Amino acid sequence: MSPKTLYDKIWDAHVADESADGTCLLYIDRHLVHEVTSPQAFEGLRMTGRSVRAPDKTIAVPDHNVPTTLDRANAETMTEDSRIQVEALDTNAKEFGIHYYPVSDVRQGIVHIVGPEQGWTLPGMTVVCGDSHTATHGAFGALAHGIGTSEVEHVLATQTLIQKKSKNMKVEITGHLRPGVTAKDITMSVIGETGTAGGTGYVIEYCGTAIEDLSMEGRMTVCNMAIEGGARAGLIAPDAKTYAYCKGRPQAPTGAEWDKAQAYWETLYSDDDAAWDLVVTLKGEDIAPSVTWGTSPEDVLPIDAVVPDPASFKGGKVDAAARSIEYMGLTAGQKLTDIEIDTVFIGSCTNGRIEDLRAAAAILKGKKVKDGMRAMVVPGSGLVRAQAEEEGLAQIFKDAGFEWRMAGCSMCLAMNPDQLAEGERCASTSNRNFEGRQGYKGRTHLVSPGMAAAAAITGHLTDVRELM
Ligand SMILES: CC(C)[C@H](C(=O)O)[C@@H](O)C(=O)O
Ligand code: SF4
Repeated sequence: MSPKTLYDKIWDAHVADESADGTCLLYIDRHLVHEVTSPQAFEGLRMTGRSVRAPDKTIAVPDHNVPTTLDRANAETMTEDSRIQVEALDTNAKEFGIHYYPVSDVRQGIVHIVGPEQGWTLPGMTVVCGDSHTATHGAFGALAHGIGTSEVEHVLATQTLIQKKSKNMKVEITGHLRPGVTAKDITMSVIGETGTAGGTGYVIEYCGTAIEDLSMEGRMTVCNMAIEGGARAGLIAPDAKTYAYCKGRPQAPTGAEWDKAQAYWETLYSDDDAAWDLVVTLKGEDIAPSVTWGTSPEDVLPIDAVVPDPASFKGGKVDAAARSIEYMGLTAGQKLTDIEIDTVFIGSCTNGRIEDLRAAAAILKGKKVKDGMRAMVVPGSGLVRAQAEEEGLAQIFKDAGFEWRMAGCSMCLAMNPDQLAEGERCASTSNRNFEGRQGYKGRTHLVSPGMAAAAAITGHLTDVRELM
C-alpha cells in the first residue's frame, strides 16, 4: 500500500463515489447546524418535500444571534432579524427531528464548542457545518470544514457532499513553547508566516512536539484558525489525549464499541514516508505572545514589536498595510505595547473553552481592570460557564470588573447587541480582525486569553509575561 497522510486516510474512508474529473461524493458523519446559514436550506427541503436523511447525525444549536445578557430569555433583547433566524432554527429542529440544544438548554453554546463537548466530534469522522470555523473539529483528527448554505441543504437531504480533494500541507512546530506562549500564538504565528492565502487549496496537518504538548482545548484553538490561513481544513492526529477527552462524553461510544473505535483511531496518522505538497516548520521556542496590528489575521507580530512601516512590505501589501494602519488609528513605528485599548472580549470558538478562562483568570486573580475598561467574558457554552463558576473563575472575573455573560458568539462578530462603537479598540480572543468585524468602525487586536487579561489590567496591549 502506498503511504498516506492522515487526510488521505480519512478522505479514502469516506469516498462514496468518484467521477472521472476527480470530483467525489463524500459521506458525512456529522452535520452541525446553526441559525445563520440554515434557514434557506431547511426551506429548500420543505419546498421539495424532502426530509433530513440522517437526523441522528444532525445537530443544531443557535449561537451567533443569541443575546448573552442574563435576561436573554426575553426575546425583546434580540433584533427582528436575529429573532427570525433563531425562531426558524427552533421550528426546523422540531419539524425535521434533529438533535437540538435550544437557548434554554445549559448545553447551548457556540456550535464548535458544543460538538466536541457532547462527544459528537470523534476522530476519523467527516464533520461539516455551514460555518468556516468548522476547522476547529480537526483537532480530533476529524476532517472538518465549512460549507455554504446550498451545501447545507445537500447534506441535510443526502448526508453526502460533493468535494474535490485538497493538497496535503504539513505544519510542524518543533520543540516546546516558552512560558506565556499559547496555542493562539502558534496559530497566529503560522498565519503570519504563510499569509491568509498560504493555505489555499490545502488541508493542513499540524504536528510536532509543541502540538503534541497541547491540550485538546489548545489543539482546537490551533485548528480553528486554519481557515484564516486559507486552508480547507486543519487536522491533528489523535492520540491518548484525544481519547481521554472523548471518553465518557454523552455521544461517545461505550464498551466494546469504544474499543473498536479506538482501535481504528489508532491507525489515523500520517505514514512516515507520506508525500507532502508543502511543509512549513516553525520552532516552538521562537514563538512569542503575539498580537495583530492590522485588519487581517496575517498582520501579526510579537508583542515586543512596533507597528510596521507600510513601505517594508511588497506589492499590494504596501497599500493594504497603509490602509489597515489608518483604519486602526495607529502610527508606523509605534510600540505595540503603547496601544491603548478600551474593551476586552474573552470568548469565541477560538478561545471560549474552560482552559482559556483558566488562563485569563490566572492573570486576573486579585487584580482589577483599568478604570473605564469595558471587559466581558462570554463562555463558549453553558457547560463551560457552569464549570467556570464551579472552579471559582467566574468570581475572579467579576471581582476584577469583568461582565460574566451567557454563552454565544457575541462580540466575535457582533451579530447580537455585543458590539464595539465607532473607534473603540478591543483586545479580543476571537479570530478575525476584519474592518467592522466587532462593530462599525471598531478596531480589533487579536490576542490569547492571557494577553487579553493583561491588557484589561493595564489598559494597553501588554506582554502577559510581565504579569505572570
Ligand atoms: C456566520 C457564519 C457564516 C460565519 C462563518 O462562516 O465563519 C461566522 O461564524 C464567522 O465567524 O464569520
Ligand atoms: S464564535 Fe465567532 S468565529 Fe466562531 S462561529 Fe461564532 S462568529 Fe464564527
